[in-house]
Amino acid sequence: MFILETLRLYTPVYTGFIRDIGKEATLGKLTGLDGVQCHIPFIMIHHDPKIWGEDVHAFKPERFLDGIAKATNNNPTAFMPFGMGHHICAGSNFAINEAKITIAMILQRYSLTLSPGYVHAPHPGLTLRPAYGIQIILNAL
Ligand code: HEM
Repeated sequence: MFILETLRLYTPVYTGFIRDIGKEATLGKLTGLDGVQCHIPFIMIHHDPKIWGEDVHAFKPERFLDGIAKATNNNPTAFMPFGMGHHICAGSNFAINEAKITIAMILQRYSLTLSPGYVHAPHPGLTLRPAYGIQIILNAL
């Protein structure tokens, strides 16, 4: 839940992806023509209150308590930190498992406190990242 909420609120590939529309296609009220490119901005979808609720900008891991369908108001494809379709990230399971193992190893050894000097400043570089890093004080358990 913690990792999913982090991927939602601070979507690393915030720009999303661009897909060529190969032939005329209709999606709801939208019609895409052959040759047109379609941009799917992940971070805007991940920050849409119509999908996530009015608390969309809050970090609430518990919104994933009953799964992605419930968290997205029955729009599970609205959660796409790893993309969607044929080119969905090949390393998504690896990345999530790596994060789980790393966090578990750290928490077995240390308690964490955010440094008073930390400034919250997500920065849209190639991927979304903290502009000034994340200063954390580690206390050995
Ligand atoms: C938090 C970590 C990661 C995020 C957020 C992420 C996100 C993404 C996204 C958004 C795409 C584009 C998907 C699309 O076009 O539909 C992608 C593609 C890809 N990712 Fe990742 N990725 C992550 C980690 C990794 C890791 C660890 C690997 C390999 C070990 C990996 C390998 C790939 C590959 C090979 C593709 C291209 C898939 C294709 O075009 O068929 N990714 N990733």
